[in-house]
Amino acid sequence: MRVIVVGTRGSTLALTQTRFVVERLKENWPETEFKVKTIKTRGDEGASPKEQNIFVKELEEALLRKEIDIAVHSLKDLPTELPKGLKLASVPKRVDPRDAFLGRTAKRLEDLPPKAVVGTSSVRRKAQLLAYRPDLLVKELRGNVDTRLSALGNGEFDAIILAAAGLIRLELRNRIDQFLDPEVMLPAPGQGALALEVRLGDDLAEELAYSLHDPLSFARVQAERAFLRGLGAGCLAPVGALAQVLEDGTLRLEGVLLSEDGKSYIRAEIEGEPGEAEELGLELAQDVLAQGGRELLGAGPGWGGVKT
Ligand SMILES: NCc1[nH]cc(CCC(=O)O)c1CC(=O)O
Repeated sequence: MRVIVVGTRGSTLALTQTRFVVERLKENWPETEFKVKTIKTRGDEGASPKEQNIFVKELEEALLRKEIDIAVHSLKDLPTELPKGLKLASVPKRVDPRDAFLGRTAKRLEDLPPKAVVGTSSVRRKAQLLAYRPDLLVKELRGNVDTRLSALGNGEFDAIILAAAGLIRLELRNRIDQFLDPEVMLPAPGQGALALEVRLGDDLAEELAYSLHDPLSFARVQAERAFLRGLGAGCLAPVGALAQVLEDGTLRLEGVLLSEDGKSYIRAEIEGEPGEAEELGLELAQDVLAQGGRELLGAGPGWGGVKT
């Protein structure tokens, strides 16, 4: 019997997500033996999150070298194009995609005084914050979730913004003061979702991973990622996107492209069937590009990379 090795980064969040995935896999496949293998990535060693791919590349290399059979990623860290020989096997059920506000004294974004210092390292969060509250000061905040929480405790920041999903998975939901309304802060494409990646042709690993697949979560992130890809921007760019399934089953995709200072932005939405998620994302991207997005992208520093 083949032992299936599930690869993960070593951060507390990555390990927690992976343990959760492996528990579900064991439930579905009680006869199969699963092992977790931790892979060090440059992202964990403090490389700038502005570099493309830092959280993902080492895991993909380990897959290709057959050191691991299933890689567990945060979907938003995964570039929109996968390397040759690898395949996205499944997207499990997504948790809350929104961004979370954590304040030192103010408990809501609206309650921060002018010139309050907000920590984030994401240009997407920075641009949307400044679009909504141009009076705030945005300061670089790096590191994993634990590091960011202690930076808030140190008094260096009046507030920080993090993905709600990470805090929820770490059972730190009680630290969240406010879930930011997507009207104000559209999440990163894929935020709150996981991705299970396998080698092309490893049918066993693919079948095991696919048992965790959630088609509606997949349709949503497919639309969001197609929007990003259609912009030709990569996730280093100030781009937000959120797809939701309405009560009648319609997929609604909202997307925004901003300038880094938040002074200009183009926001648009589109509705259609979950089955045409990819087309909807690409169409919305064309719409945003035609409405001035091309000029916005041209003015930026070449948003090639990938991140949040
Ligand atoms: N950029 C790193 C990263 N990748 C995934 C998450 C959170 C969990 C998720 O979105 O699934 C985070 C931390 C954050 O942005 O606050």
